Amino acid sequence: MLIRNASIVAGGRLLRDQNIAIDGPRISGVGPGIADESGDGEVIEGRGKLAISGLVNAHTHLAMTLFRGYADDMELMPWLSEKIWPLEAKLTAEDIRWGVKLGCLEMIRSGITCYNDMYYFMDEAARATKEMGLRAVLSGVLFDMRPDLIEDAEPFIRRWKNDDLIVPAVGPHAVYTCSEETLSRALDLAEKHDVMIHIHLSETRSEVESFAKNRGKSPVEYLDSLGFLSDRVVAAHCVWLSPQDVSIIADRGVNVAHCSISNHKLASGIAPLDRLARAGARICLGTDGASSNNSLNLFQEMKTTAIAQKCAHSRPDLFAAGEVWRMATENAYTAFRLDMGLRAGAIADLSLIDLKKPWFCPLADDNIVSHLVYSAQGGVETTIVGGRVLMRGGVIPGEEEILERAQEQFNDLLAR
Ligand SMILES: C[C@H]1O[C@@H](n2cnc3c(N)ncnc32)[C@H](O)[C@@H]1O
Ligand SMILES: [Zn+2]
Repeated sequence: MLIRNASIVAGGRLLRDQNIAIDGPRISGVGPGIADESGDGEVIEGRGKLAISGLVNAHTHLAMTLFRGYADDMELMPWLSEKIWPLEAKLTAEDIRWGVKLGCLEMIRSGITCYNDMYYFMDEAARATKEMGLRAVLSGVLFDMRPDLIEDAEPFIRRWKNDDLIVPAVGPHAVYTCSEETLSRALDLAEKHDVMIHIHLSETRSEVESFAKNRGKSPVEYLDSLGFLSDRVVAAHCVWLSPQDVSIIADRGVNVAHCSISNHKLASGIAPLDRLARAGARICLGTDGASSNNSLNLFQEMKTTAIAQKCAHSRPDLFAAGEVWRMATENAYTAFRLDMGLRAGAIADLSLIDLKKPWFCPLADDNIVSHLVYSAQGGVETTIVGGRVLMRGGVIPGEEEILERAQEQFNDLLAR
């Protein structure tokens, strides 16, 4: 496959008239005049389009797209315990199937090619994701209250370990829902199978304060004392961190999945990204579930991340567009060990964005990253994962049926 005469971003600047050759699941060449050697004869016209390497959603619960708009305007703990958990107790595999497919539609439409999820019925989530063609790091959530889920964590890893699109991981929910024994089992499993660990960490003030009152340390210090923290951990939220917590996270190489919009909507707080960044921590961006966001769109996350940090510190120079762009791309590629980028040899996970939109005008060689972070409102029209075209010219095959089925599944769930 050849994408012909597209623009790309290189070193923060717009580079025009580039060909991108894709052979099987990988990019075989990028540059002016590069030829297609795959022999499939497929050509995508890239003139007037920007090719970007895929965005990575570092924290979500994709099937929660079925709960979009179901429980707004609440704080985390009442939101979970009064609204979300009772509804989740009724979930079936069929709900997950259509919730995940709906979520995939939205992510394909916004240039996300890989997502990191922790939820229920993850075999179904994996199958639905593969049918949609996206890449995902998936973990079944672990809670003390559900020993059955803990028992399936290792079989789940074994079932998906060698898949081309699904990367299995372990997902202990949080320190307030998992005992030390559950956390240790999760850690042992992750080390045994060399997979990642996905956990919620220090999201709300009350979570951190009550933990400190009962245990005499912060959740971060506690996890570190268990030997839990390393670069195989993706810690979602990380809003309420002491200076000591920040150094532990940075020193251990923990990957922070910052969820700007969810943190704002649940009024959890503004994460200390400036301190994390100064300490050298790796920061990625996540949407969280669509019921606390309520979108699955990293363009929105990039903008809110940048402007919230600027405002919180009265420092408009903090978190410039390039730094935030890296969070949605390079930082996540490193965190999730993805061989990605617009270069020969990398996996062919990318999108084409229509530059002929008001929010990309005026365009100069050096303002493209600014437009992507501060101004873009869509225009993703082609998304490719592992060399397979998932959306072409704005069309995703089967979209209408997915919208209908997701609607029916939501109606059914509420009536259950
Ligand atoms: C995987 C589990 O995590 C819950 N969940 C969804 N959003 C959040 C959040 N912001 N913080 C903690 N837990 C959350 C889901 O509702 C599910 O029960
Ligand atoms: Zn979450």
